[in-house]
Amino acid sequence: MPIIHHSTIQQQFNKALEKASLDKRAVLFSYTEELSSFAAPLDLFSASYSEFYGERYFWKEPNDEVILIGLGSIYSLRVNQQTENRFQYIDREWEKLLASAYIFNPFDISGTGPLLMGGFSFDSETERDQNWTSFGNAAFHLPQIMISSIKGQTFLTINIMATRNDDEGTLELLQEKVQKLFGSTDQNKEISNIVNQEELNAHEWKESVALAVNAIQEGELDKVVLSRRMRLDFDKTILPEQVLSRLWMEQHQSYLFALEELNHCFTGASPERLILKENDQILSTCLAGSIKRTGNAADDGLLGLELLNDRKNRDEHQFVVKMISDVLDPFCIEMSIPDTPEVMKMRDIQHLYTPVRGKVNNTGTTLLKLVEALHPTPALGGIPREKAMELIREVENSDRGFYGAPVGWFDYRGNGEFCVAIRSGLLKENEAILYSGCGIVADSNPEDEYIETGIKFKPMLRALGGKNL
Ligand SMILES: C=C(O[C@@H]1C=C(C(=O)O)C=C[C@H]1O)C(=O)O
Ligand SMILES: [Mg+2]
Repeated sequence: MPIIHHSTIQQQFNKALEKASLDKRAVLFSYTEELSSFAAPLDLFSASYSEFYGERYFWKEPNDEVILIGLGSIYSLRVNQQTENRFQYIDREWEKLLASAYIFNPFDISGTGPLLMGGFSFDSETERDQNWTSFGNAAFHLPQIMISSIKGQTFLTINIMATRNDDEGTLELLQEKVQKLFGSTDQNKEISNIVNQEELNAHEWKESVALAVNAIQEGELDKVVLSRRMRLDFDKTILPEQVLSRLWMEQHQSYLFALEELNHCFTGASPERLILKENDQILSTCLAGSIKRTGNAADDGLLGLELLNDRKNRDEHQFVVKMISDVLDPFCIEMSIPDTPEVMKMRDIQHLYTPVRGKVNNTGTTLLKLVEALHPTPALGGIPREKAMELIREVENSDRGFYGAPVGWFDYRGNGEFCVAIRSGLLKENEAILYSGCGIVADSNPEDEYIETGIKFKPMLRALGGKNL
Protein backbone atom coordinates (compact mmCIF):
# COMPACT_ATOMS: atom_id res chain seq x y z
CA MET A 1 0.00 0.00 0.00
CA PRO A 2 1.50 3.34 -0.95
CA ILE A 3 1.85 5.89 1.83
CA ILE A 4 2.07 9.32 0.35
CA HIS A 5 1.11 11.40 3.33
CA HIS A 6 4.48 12.85 4.24
CA SER A 7 4.12 16.51 5.01
CA THR A 8 6.72 17.24 2.34
CA ILE A 9 4.42 16.32 -0.50
CA GLN A 10 1.83 18.85 0.67
CA GLN A 11 4.48 21.55 1.01
CA GLN A 12 5.80 20.81 -2.46
CA PHE A 13 2.32 20.81 -3.90
CA ASN A 14 1.67 24.21 -2.32
CA LYS A 15 4.64 25.59 -4.22
CA ALA A 16 3.19 24.32 -7.49
CA LEU A 17 -0.14 25.92 -6.56
CA GLU A 18 1.56 29.25 -5.89
CA LYS A 19 3.32 29.10 -9.22
CA ALA A 20 0.12 28.20 -11.06
CA SER A 21 -1.61 31.13 -9.45
CA LEU A 22 1.23 33.56 -10.25
CA ASP A 23 1.63 32.36 -13.84
CA LYS A 24 -2.13 32.05 -14.36
CA ARG A 25 -1.66 28.71 -16.08
CA ALA A 26 -1.45 25.03 -15.27
CA VAL A 27 1.78 23.80 -13.74
CA LEU A 28 2.76 20.15 -13.66
CA PHE A 29 3.30 18.75 -10.19
CA SER A 30 4.88 15.31 -10.05
CA TYR A 31 5.81 13.24 -7.03
CA THR A 32 7.55 9.85 -6.97
CA GLU A 33 8.07 7.39 -4.16
CA GLU A 34 9.18 3.80 -3.91
CA LEU A 35 6.64 1.15 -2.99
CA SER A 36 7.65 -1.66 -0.69
CA SER A 37 5.23 -4.20 -2.04
CA PHE A 38 3.31 -4.40 -5.22
CA ALA A 39 0.59 -6.63 -6.59
CA ALA A 40 1.12 -8.35 -9.94
CA PRO A 41 1.16 -5.55 -12.55
CA LEU A 42 -1.71 -6.93 -14.57
CA ASP A 43 -3.87 -7.37 -11.47
CA LEU A 44 -3.44 -3.68 -10.80
CA PHE A 45 -4.17 -2.80 -14.41
CA SER A 46 -7.28 -4.91 -14.23
CA ALA A 47 -8.38 -3.44 -10.89
CA SER A 48 -8.17 0.02 -12.43
CA TYR A 49 -10.96 -0.77 -14.88
CA SER A 50 -13.89 0.92 -13.16
CA GLU A 51 -12.05 4.15 -12.50
CA PHE A 52 -9.84 4.43 -15.56
CA TYR A 53 -11.19 2.39 -18.50
CA GLY A 54 -10.51 4.31 -21.71
CA GLU A 55 -7.42 6.03 -20.29
CA ARG A 56 -5.06 3.22 -19.46
CA TYR A 57 -1.60 2.64 -20.87
CA PHE A 58 0.55 -0.41 -20.45
CA TRP A 59 4.14 -1.24 -21.37
CA LYS A 60 6.42 -4.17 -20.63
CA GLU A 61 9.76 -4.81 -22.22
CA PRO A 62 10.82 -8.40 -22.95
CA ASN A 63 12.98 -8.93 -19.83
CA ASP A 64 10.45 -7.45 -17.37
CA GLU A 65 13.05 -4.83 -16.46
CA VAL A 66 10.68 -2.01 -17.27
CA ILE A 67 6.97 -2.39 -16.68
CA LEU A 68 4.85 0.75 -16.79
CA ILE A 69 1.21 1.17 -15.93
CA GLY A 70 -0.24 4.59 -16.65
CA LEU A 71 -3.74 5.41 -15.44
CA GLY A 72 -5.80 8.47 -16.32
CA SER A 73 -4.60 11.08 -18.78
CA ILE A 74 -4.03 14.49 -17.23
CA TYR A 75 -2.28 15.93 -20.24
CA SER A 76 -2.23 14.63 -23.77
CA LEU A 77 -0.35 15.57 -26.87
CA ARG A 78 -1.98 14.75 -30.16
CA VAL A 79 -1.22 15.44 -33.74
CA ASN A 80 -4.17 15.02 -36.04
CA GLN A 81 -3.13 16.59 -39.27
CA GLN A 82 0.07 16.72 -41.15
CA THR A 83 0.45 20.40 -40.37
CA GLU A 84 3.91 20.20 -38.92
CA ASN A 85 6.55 17.73 -37.93
CA ARG A 86 4.82 15.53 -35.38
CA PHE A 87 8.03 14.36 -33.67
CA GLN A 88 9.32 17.89 -33.19
CA TYR A 89 5.91 19.04 -32.02
CA ILE A 90 5.77 16.42 -29.25
CA ASP A 91 9.37 17.14 -28.22
CA ARG A 92 8.75 20.87 -28.04
CA GLU A 93 5.45 20.75 -26.15
CA TRP A 94 6.86 18.27 -23.63
CA GLU A 95 9.87 20.48 -23.06
CA LYS A 96 7.58 23.49 -22.55
CA LEU A 97 5.51 21.64 -19.98
CA LEU A 98 8.61 20.45 -18.13
CA ALA A 99 10.16 23.93 -18.07
CA SER A 100 7.69 25.09 -15.41
CA ALA A 101 7.10 21.72 -13.73
CA TYR A 102 7.59 20.84 -10.05
CA ILE A 103 9.11 17.39 -10.07
CA PHE A 104 10.00 15.52 -6.89
CA ASN A 105 11.77 12.34 -7.78
CA PRO A 106 14.71 11.28 -5.60
CA PHE A 107 15.47 8.32 -7.88
CA ASP A 108 17.96 8.59 -10.67
CA ILE A 109 16.27 5.76 -12.54
CA SER A 110 14.77 6.03 -16.00
CA GLY A 111 11.08 5.23 -16.16
CA THR A 112 10.39 6.97 -12.83
CA GLY A 113 8.92 10.46 -12.59
CA PRO A 114 6.70 12.08 -15.20
CA LEU A 115 6.67 10.45 -18.61
CA LEU A 116 4.60 10.20 -21.75
CA MET A 117 3.20 6.94 -23.05
CA GLY A 118 1.82 6.61 -26.57
CA GLY A 119 2.78 6.29 -30.18
CA PHE A 120 2.66 7.46 -33.76
CA SER A 121 0.71 6.38 -36.81
CA PHE A 122 2.55 4.42 -39.47
CA ASP A 123 1.99 6.97 -42.22
CA SER A 124 1.22 10.60 -41.40
CA GLU A 125 0.67 11.47 -45.04
CA THR A 126 -2.48 9.44 -45.35
CA GLU A 127 -5.72 10.07 -43.46
CA ARG A 128 -6.71 7.96 -40.52
CA ASP A 129 -9.88 5.97 -41.19
CA GLN A 130 -12.73 5.84 -38.69
CA ASN A 131 -11.08 3.07 -36.67
CA TRP A 132 -8.09 5.24 -35.98
CA THR A 133 -9.44 8.78 -35.74
CA SER A 134 -9.04 8.97 -31.98
CA PHE A 135 -5.37 8.00 -32.33
CA GLY A 136 -4.56 10.48 -35.11
CA ASN A 137 -0.95 10.74 -36.22
CA ALA A 138 0.42 10.82 -32.69
CA ALA A 139 -1.18 10.35 -29.30
CA PHE A 140 0.78 10.63 -26.05
CA HIS A 141 -0.47 10.77 -22.49
CA LEU A 142 0.93 11.86 -19.17
CA PRO A 143 -0.77 9.52 -16.68
CA GLN A 144 -2.30 10.79 -13.47
CA ILE A 145 -1.14 7.70 -11.61
CA MET A 146 1.83 5.74 -12.78
CA ILE A 147 3.33 2.56 -11.41
CA SER A 148 6.78 1.75 -12.72
CA SER A 149 8.46 -1.51 -12.00
CA ILE A 150 12.11 -1.04 -12.89
CA LYS A 151 14.55 -3.91 -12.49
CA GLY A 152 12.58 -5.28 -9.57
CA GLN A 153 12.01 -2.00 -7.73
CA THR A 154 8.56 -0.46 -7.82
CA PHE A 155 7.71 3.22 -7.86
CA LEU A 156 4.55 5.25 -7.71
CA THR A 157 4.40 8.58 -9.47
CA ILE A 158 1.42 10.89 -9.19
CA ASN A 159 0.99 13.77 -11.59
CA ILE A 160 -1.31 16.77 -11.27
CA MET A 161 -1.81 19.69 -13.61
CA ALA A 162 -2.19 22.30 -10.88
CA THR A 163 -4.21 25.39 -11.73
CA ARG A 164 -5.12 28.41 -9.67
CA ASN A 165 -8.52 26.81 -9.05
CA ASP A 166 -6.89 23.93 -7.20
CA ASP A 167 -6.14 23.74 -3.51
CA GLU A 168 -4.89 21.18 -1.01
CA GLY A 169 -8.04 19.19 -1.60
CA THR A 170 -6.88 18.27 -5.11
CA LEU A 171 -3.93 16.39 -3.73
CA GLU A 172 -6.03 14.72 -1.04
CA LEU A 173 -8.54 13.52 -3.61
CA LEU A 174 -5.82 11.99 -5.70
CA GLN A 175 -4.30 10.34 -2.66
CA GLU A 176 -7.68 8.80 -1.91
CA LYS A 177 -7.91 7.59 -5.48
CA VAL A 178 -4.53 5.90 -5.14
CA GLN A 179 -5.54 4.23 -1.86
CA LYS A 180 -8.76 3.03 -3.45
CA LEU A 181 -6.92 1.64 -6.45
CA PHE A 182 -4.49 -0.33 -4.35
CA GLY A 183 -7.30 -1.59 -2.15
CA SER A 184 -9.55 -2.77 -4.95
CA THR A 185 -9.53 -6.13 -6.64
CA ASP A 186 -10.49 -7.13 -10.10
CA GLN A 187 -14.22 -7.59 -10.47
CA ASN A 188 -14.90 -10.92 -12.05
CA LYS A 189 -15.28 -9.79 -15.62
CA GLU A 190 -16.84 -11.98 -18.24
CA ILE A 191 -14.62 -13.41 -20.94
CA SER A 192 -15.55 -12.51 -24.51
CA ASN A 193 -15.78 -15.27 -27.11
CA ILE A 194 -15.19 -15.10 -30.83
CA VAL A 195 -18.32 -15.47 -32.93
CA ASN A 196 -16.78 -14.66 -36.30
CA GLN A 197 -13.24 -14.76 -37.70
CA GLU A 198 -12.38 -13.65 -41.21
CA GLU A 199 -9.29 -12.79 -43.18
CA LEU A 200 -9.81 -9.65 -45.19
CA ASN A 201 -9.06 -9.65 -48.92
CA ALA A 202 -6.67 -12.61 -48.78
CA HIS A 203 -6.86 -13.19 -52.51
CA GLU A 204 -6.29 -9.53 -53.41
CA TRP A 205 -3.40 -9.47 -50.98
CA LYS A 206 -1.59 -12.28 -52.79
CA GLU A 207 -2.13 -10.40 -56.03
CA SER A 208 -0.58 -7.29 -54.57
CA VAL A 209 2.43 -9.35 -53.45
CA ALA A 210 2.85 -10.59 -57.04
CA LEU A 211 2.59 -6.99 -58.23
CA ALA A 212 5.22 -5.88 -55.73
CA VAL A 213 7.55 -8.71 -56.75
CA ASN A 214 7.15 -7.57 -60.33
CA ALA A 215 7.98 -3.97 -59.46
CA ILE A 216 11.06 -5.16 -57.56
CA GLN A 217 12.20 -7.37 -60.43
CA GLU A 218 11.74 -4.41 -62.77
CA GLY A 219 14.16 -2.50 -60.57
CA GLU A 220 11.65 0.06 -59.26
CA LEU A 221 12.52 -0.76 -55.66
CA ASP A 222 14.39 -3.35 -53.57
CA LYS A 223 12.00 -4.25 -50.79
CA VAL A 224 8.50 -3.41 -49.62
CA VAL A 225 6.54 -4.64 -46.61
CA LEU A 226 2.91 -5.41 -47.33
CA SER A 227 0.35 -6.05 -44.63
CA ARG A 228 -3.06 -7.59 -44.41
CA ARG A 229 -5.81 -7.76 -41.83
CA MET A 230 -8.06 -10.16 -40.02
CA ARG A 231 -11.36 -9.20 -38.45
CA LEU A 232 -12.81 -10.83 -35.39
CA ASP A 233 -16.24 -10.38 -33.84
CA PHE A 234 -17.05 -11.23 -30.25
CA ASP A 235 -20.17 -11.86 -28.23
CA LYS A 236 -19.29 -9.00 -25.89
CA THR A 237 -16.79 -6.20 -25.43
CA ILE A 238 -13.19 -7.41 -25.36
CA LEU A 239 -11.28 -6.24 -22.33
CA PRO A 240 -7.67 -5.23 -22.82
CA GLU A 241 -6.69 -6.80 -19.47
CA GLN A 242 -7.81 -10.20 -20.69
CA VAL A 243 -5.81 -9.90 -23.87
CA LEU A 244 -2.77 -8.60 -22.02
CA SER A 245 -2.84 -11.40 -19.50
CA ARG A 246 -2.90 -14.00 -22.30
CA LEU A 247 -0.09 -12.19 -24.11
CA TRP A 248 1.83 -12.04 -20.85
CA MET A 249 1.62 -15.82 -20.50
CA GLU A 250 2.16 -16.70 -24.13
CA GLN A 251 4.48 -14.02 -25.51
CA HIS A 252 6.53 -13.16 -22.49
CA GLN A 253 9.71 -12.35 -24.43
CA SER A 254 7.97 -9.65 -26.43
CA TYR A 255 7.18 -6.02 -25.77
CA LEU A 256 3.63 -5.95 -24.46
CA PHE A 257 1.74 -2.75 -24.95
CA ALA A 258 -1.78 -1.38 -24.69
CA LEU A 259 -2.96 2.13 -25.43
CA GLU A 260 -6.59 2.94 -24.70
CA GLU A 261 -8.41 5.75 -26.43
CA LEU A 262 -11.91 5.64 -24.93
CA ASN A 263 -13.56 2.47 -26.26
CA HIS A 264 -10.64 1.63 -28.55
CA CYS A 265 -7.47 -0.10 -27.49
CA PHE A 266 -4.38 -0.77 -29.55
CA THR A 267 -2.54 -3.71 -28.11
CA GLY A 268 0.02 -6.31 -29.09
CA ALA A 269 3.12 -8.35 -28.34
CA SER A 270 5.96 -7.19 -30.53
CA PRO A 271 9.41 -8.78 -30.65
CA GLU A 272 10.85 -5.73 -32.41
CA ARG A 273 12.67 -2.91 -30.66
CA LEU A 274 12.88 0.31 -32.63
CA ILE A 275 15.12 2.22 -30.25
CA LEU A 276 16.09 2.35 -26.60
CA LYS A 277 17.86 5.37 -25.16
CA GLU A 278 19.43 5.60 -21.73
CA ASN A 279 21.49 8.76 -21.35
CA ASP A 280 23.90 8.67 -24.30
CA GLN A 281 23.56 4.92 -24.97
CA ILE A 282 21.25 3.73 -27.69
CA LEU A 283 20.19 0.29 -28.87
CA SER A 284 18.22 -0.55 -31.96
CA THR A 285 17.30 -3.93 -33.36
CA CYS A 286 17.15 -5.12 -36.92
CA LEU A 287 14.51 -7.79 -37.15
CA ALA A 288 13.52 -9.20 -40.52
CA GLY A 289 13.56 -12.62 -42.11
CA SER A 290 11.30 -15.33 -40.74
CA ILE A 291 10.74 -19.06 -40.51
CA LYS A 292 8.12 -21.09 -38.65
CA ARG A 293 8.45 -23.03 -35.40
CA THR A 294 7.26 -26.56 -35.00
CA GLY A 295 7.09 -27.15 -31.26
CA ASN A 296 9.97 -29.64 -31.55
CA ALA A 297 13.30 -28.22 -30.35
CA ALA A 298 15.49 -30.26 -32.74
CA ASP A 299 13.38 -29.37 -35.77
CA ASP A 300 13.28 -25.73 -34.71
CA GLY A 301 17.06 -25.74 -34.44
CA LEU A 302 17.37 -27.03 -38.00
CA LEU A 303 14.84 -24.49 -39.25
CA GLY A 304 16.81 -21.76 -37.48
CA LEU A 305 19.95 -22.85 -39.35
CA GLU A 306 18.03 -22.95 -42.59
CA LEU A 307 16.88 -19.38 -41.94
CA LEU A 308 20.44 -18.23 -41.22
CA ASN A 309 21.60 -19.68 -44.53
CA ASP A 310 18.66 -18.66 -46.67
CA ARG A 311 19.58 -16.09 -49.33
CA LYS A 312 16.11 -14.54 -49.63
CA ASN A 313 15.74 -14.03 -45.87
CA ARG A 314 19.31 -12.76 -45.49
CA ASP A 315 18.62 -10.17 -48.21
CA GLU A 316 15.41 -9.13 -46.49
CA HIS A 317 17.35 -8.73 -43.27
CA GLN A 318 20.40 -6.99 -44.71
CA PHE A 319 18.33 -4.10 -46.11
CA VAL A 320 17.27 -3.36 -42.54
CA VAL A 321 20.77 -3.61 -41.07
CA LYS A 322 22.19 -1.30 -43.68
CA MET A 323 19.46 1.29 -43.32
CA ILE A 324 19.46 1.34 -39.50
CA SER A 325 23.25 1.65 -39.36
CA ASP A 326 23.27 4.39 -42.01
CA VAL A 327 20.54 6.33 -40.22
CA LEU A 328 22.09 6.11 -36.76
CA ASP A 329 25.67 6.69 -37.83
CA PRO A 330 25.51 10.53 -38.03
CA PHE A 331 24.05 10.65 -34.49
CA CYS A 332 26.77 8.49 -32.95
CA ILE A 333 30.39 8.73 -31.89
CA GLU A 334 30.63 4.98 -31.42
CA MET A 335 28.66 2.16 -32.96
CA SER A 336 28.84 -1.61 -32.80
CA ILE A 337 27.08 -3.95 -35.18
CA PRO A 338 27.77 -7.70 -35.43
CA ASP A 339 28.69 -8.94 -38.92
CA THR A 340 26.13 -11.69 -39.02
CA PRO A 341 22.62 -12.00 -37.62
CA GLU A 342 21.46 -14.34 -34.89
CA VAL A 343 18.22 -16.28 -34.72
CA MET A 344 15.57 -14.97 -32.33
CA LYS A 345 13.05 -17.63 -31.37
CA MET A 346 9.57 -16.50 -30.42
CA ARG A 347 6.72 -18.85 -29.55
CA ASP A 348 5.31 -19.07 -33.06
CA ILE A 349 8.12 -17.87 -35.30
CA GLN A 350 11.88 -17.38 -35.64
CA HIS A 351 13.50 -14.23 -36.96
CA LEU A 352 16.89 -13.03 -38.05
CA TYR A 353 18.08 -10.44 -35.61
CA THR A 354 20.99 -7.99 -35.42
CA PRO A 355 21.41 -5.56 -32.51
CA VAL A 356 22.85 -2.11 -33.26
CA ARG A 357 24.44 -0.28 -30.34
CA GLY A 358 25.65 3.27 -30.29
CA LYS A 359 26.70 6.23 -28.19
CA VAL A 360 25.12 9.51 -29.25
CA ASN A 361 27.39 12.43 -29.94
CA ASN A 362 25.14 15.26 -28.94
CA THR A 363 22.95 16.04 -25.93
CA GLY A 364 20.41 17.60 -28.30
CA THR A 365 19.74 14.22 -29.87
CA THR A 366 16.39 13.37 -28.35
CA LEU A 367 14.83 9.95 -28.47
CA LEU A 368 12.12 11.28 -30.78
CA LYS A 369 14.72 12.59 -33.22
CA LEU A 370 16.03 9.05 -33.47
CA VAL A 371 12.52 7.66 -33.82
CA GLU A 372 11.83 10.16 -36.58
CA ALA A 373 15.00 9.23 -38.44
CA LEU A 374 14.37 5.50 -38.14
CA HIS A 375 10.66 5.25 -38.88
CA PRO A 376 9.73 3.41 -41.01
CA THR A 377 12.69 1.07 -41.20
CA PRO A 378 12.71 -1.39 -44.11
CA ALA A 379 11.34 -3.97 -41.64
CA LEU A 380 7.96 -2.23 -42.06
CA GLY A 381 8.35 0.19 -45.00
CA GLY A 382 10.91 -0.73 -47.61
CA ILE A 383 13.84 0.38 -49.74
CA PRO A 384 13.96 3.04 -51.06
CA ARG A 385 11.71 4.40 -48.33
CA GLU A 386 9.57 6.83 -50.34
CA LYS A 387 9.06 4.47 -53.23
CA ALA A 388 7.99 1.72 -50.82
CA MET A 389 5.60 4.07 -49.02
CA GLU A 390 4.01 4.99 -52.34
CA LEU A 391 3.50 1.35 -53.22
CA ILE A 392 2.02 0.60 -49.79
CA ARG A 393 -0.42 3.51 -50.18
CA GLU A 394 -1.34 2.28 -53.62
CA VAL A 395 -1.92 -1.40 -52.93
CA GLU A 396 -3.06 -1.52 -49.30
CA ASN A 397 -6.64 -0.39 -49.39
CA SER A 398 -6.85 0.26 -45.67
CA ASP A 399 -5.29 2.32 -42.93
CA ARG A 400 -2.48 0.74 -40.91
CA GLY A 401 -3.17 3.20 -38.12
CA PHE A 402 -0.59 2.58 -35.39
CA TYR A 403 0.27 -0.90 -36.69
CA GLY A 404 3.95 -1.14 -37.61
CA ALA A 405 4.63 2.26 -36.07
CA PRO A 406 6.63 3.43 -33.04
CA VAL A 407 4.86 2.81 -29.72
CA GLY A 408 6.52 3.41 -26.38
CA TRP A 409 7.39 5.94 -23.73
CA PHE A 410 9.93 8.58 -22.78
CA ASP A 411 10.50 10.32 -19.49
CA TYR A 412 11.34 13.85 -18.34
CA ARG A 413 15.05 13.07 -18.48
CA GLY A 414 14.81 12.04 -22.12
CA ASN A 415 15.24 8.31 -21.57
CA GLY A 416 12.82 5.80 -22.99
CA GLU A 417 12.08 3.11 -25.48
CA PHE A 418 9.97 2.47 -28.57
CA CYS A 419 9.06 -0.82 -30.15
CA VAL A 420 7.72 -1.36 -33.63
CA ALA A 421 4.07 -2.15 -32.99
CA ILE A 422 3.65 -5.41 -34.90
CA ARG A 423 1.83 -8.62 -33.85
CA SER A 424 -0.89 -6.22 -32.83
CA GLY A 425 -4.52 -5.38 -33.16
CA LEU A 426 -7.11 -2.75 -32.53
CA LEU A 427 -9.84 -3.70 -30.09
CA LYS A 428 -13.03 -1.75 -30.46
CA GLU A 429 -15.75 -3.03 -28.20
CA ASN A 430 -16.82 -6.39 -29.58
CA GLU A 431 -14.70 -6.23 -32.70
CA ALA A 432 -10.96 -6.64 -33.26
CA ILE A 433 -8.82 -5.97 -36.28
CA LEU A 434 -5.48 -7.75 -36.40
CA TYR A 435 -2.58 -6.76 -38.62
CA SER A 436 0.22 -8.78 -40.11
CA GLY A 437 2.79 -8.02 -42.76
CA CYS A 438 5.94 -9.30 -44.37
CA GLY A 439 8.91 -8.16 -46.33
CA ILE A 440 8.64 -8.65 -50.08
CA VAL A 441 11.90 -8.96 -52.01
CA ALA A 442 12.81 -10.03 -55.57
CA ASP A 443 12.38 -13.74 -54.99
CA SER A 444 9.32 -13.62 -52.74
CA ASN A 445 6.53 -16.03 -53.47
CA PRO A 446 2.94 -14.82 -52.78
CA GLU A 447 1.80 -18.13 -51.28
CA ASP A 448 4.80 -18.35 -48.92
CA GLU A 449 4.38 -14.75 -47.83
CA TYR A 450 0.70 -15.41 -47.23
CA ILE A 451 1.62 -18.31 -44.95
CA GLU A 452 4.23 -16.16 -43.17
CA THR A 453 1.66 -13.46 -42.44
CA GLY A 454 -0.67 -16.20 -41.20
CA ILE A 455 1.93 -17.20 -38.59
CA LYS A 456 2.32 -13.58 -37.54
CA PHE A 457 -1.39 -13.34 -36.71
CA LYS A 458 -1.02 -16.14 -34.20
CA PRO A 459 0.12 -14.26 -31.09
CA MET A 460 -2.88 -11.94 -31.12
CA LEU A 461 -5.24 -14.56 -32.41
CA ARG A 462 -4.41 -17.00 -29.66
CA ALA A 463 -4.62 -14.27 -27.02
CA LEU A 464 -8.10 -13.51 -28.28
CA GLY A 465 -9.19 -17.14 -28.27
CA GLY A 466 -9.07 -17.59 -32.06
CA LYS A 467 -9.22 -20.78 -34.08
CA ASN A 468 -6.84 -22.66 -36.42
CA LEU A 469 -3.71 -22.26 -34.36
C1 LIG B 1 5.67 -6.83 -40.64
C2 LIG B 1 5.79 -7.72 -39.67
O1 LIG B 1 6.98 -8.26 -39.27
C3 LIG B 1 8.21 -7.84 -39.86
C4 LIG B 1 8.54 -8.64 -41.05
C5 LIG B 1 9.36 -9.74 -40.99
C6 LIG B 1 9.60 -10.60 -42.21
O2 LIG B 1 8.98 -10.36 -43.26
O3 LIG B 1 10.39 -11.55 -42.17
C7 LIG B 1 9.99 -10.08 -39.80
C8 LIG B 1 9.89 -9.28 -38.69
C9 LIG B 1 9.25 -7.95 -38.78
O4 LIG B 1 10.20 -6.99 -39.05
C10 LIG B 1 4.59 -8.16 -38.89
O5 LIG B 1 4.75 -8.97 -37.98
O6 LIG B 1 3.48 -7.71 -39.17
MG1 LIG C 1 9.73 -12.23 -44.24
